[in-house]
Amino acid sequence: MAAFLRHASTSPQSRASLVALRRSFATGSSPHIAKPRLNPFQARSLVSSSGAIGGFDEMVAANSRKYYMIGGKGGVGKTSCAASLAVKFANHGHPTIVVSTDPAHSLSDSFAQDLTGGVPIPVEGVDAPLYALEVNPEKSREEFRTASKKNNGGGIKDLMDSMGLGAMVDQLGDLKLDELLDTPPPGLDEAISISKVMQFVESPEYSNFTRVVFDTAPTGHTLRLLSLPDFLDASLGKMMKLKEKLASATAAIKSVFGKQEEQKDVSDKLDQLRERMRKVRDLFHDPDMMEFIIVTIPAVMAISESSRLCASLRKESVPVQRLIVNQVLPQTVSECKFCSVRSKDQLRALDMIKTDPELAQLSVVEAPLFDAEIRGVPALKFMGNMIWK
Ligand SMILES: Nc1ncnc2c1ncn2[C@@H]1O[C@H](COP(=O)(O)OP(=O)(O)OP(=O)(O)O)[C@@H](O)[C@H]1O
Repeated sequence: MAAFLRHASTSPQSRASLVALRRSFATGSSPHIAKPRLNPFQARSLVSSSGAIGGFDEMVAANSRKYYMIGGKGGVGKTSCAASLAVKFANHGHPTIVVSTDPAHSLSDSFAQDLTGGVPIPVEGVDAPLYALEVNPEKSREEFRTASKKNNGGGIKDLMDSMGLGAMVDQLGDLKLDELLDTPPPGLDEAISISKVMQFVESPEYSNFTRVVFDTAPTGHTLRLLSLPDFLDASLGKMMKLKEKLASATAAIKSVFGKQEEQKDVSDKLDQLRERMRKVRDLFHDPDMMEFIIVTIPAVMAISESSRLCASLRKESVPVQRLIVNQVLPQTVSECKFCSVRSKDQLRALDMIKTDPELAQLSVVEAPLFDAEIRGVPALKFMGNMIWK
């Protein structure tokens, strides 16, 4: 907390905020840093146009497992929002795991705790169990690749070549096996990361988690991630067919080459990966289990990108209904010209949301720009109480 408070500025308004913050951390109550702007969106966040979008009460209500993906443009506050939501879930009794699939992880920084290492690590200072995991895509990919390369490091294609089945590879050249396994297209890392997460989530050791929060990578990566399960399912499907063709050929020549065990290992891994991809794909489309929450800031570029993200999510049938507008300047009377110009700029950007064909349909919640960096559980708890209502 001391580190958190040390970063605050020393203006009279900030000093008042610090007093409020200190009191809040001491008592666990919700202080006011500055009066948040009264806006038409906050009302809408409680009663949606359809009447169907609830607030945090609804998010916390069900005991069955729910997944939340937090995404948006780089630097808008995705990690802070994801971490604050996870803290709030845990403090409402939900065993929760928060997972970063962003290759440039900042979950450790957000929790002010070392969460590297690719395994879930308990977060201290919350009521119910809260674990955080920074997925290591390179490590996950390596595991899969190793299994696919047991034939003297040659990969599936070389395995087939070594069996004298190179001609079959030529027939199936469009599979681009080497490309898929050795130089993965952008986003494959994330898809494998998600499959890794599913592995954690499926294992009995972690079966008690009732809330899973994903801190996703910036928009482009996330969109690839969302479309990849379909792509991989199809690609792996082709590979499985290839495997079946191979099975009979392998049986005939196994006495010569004795490779069956290794090929079976590869096949099993492909089977598992395909099964996980299907689960991820189903999960992405299930409104009872999953919600994608877009985070943006009140700036034209960020809002334009959020609108495109929202359109893509809808196109992919991913459930999306909430928009967090983070870092909104408090509307206070100030002699600071810079602040009032920025504030007017933000208001214009906020107006864009009302008329944007995609974003206007969402339930919008504004989160203020705090005068201190959000780091550590107490700060995240404070932020969560401001956003998740
Ligand atoms: N409402 C806020 N008020 C003040 N600081 C904030 C707020 N939201 C986020 N920050 C700060 O902004 C910085 C970036 O936040 P964060 O890491 O959550 O963004 P991100 O979208 O996850 O970034 P990246 O795309 O780089 O992963 C952090 O220093 C965080 O503490």
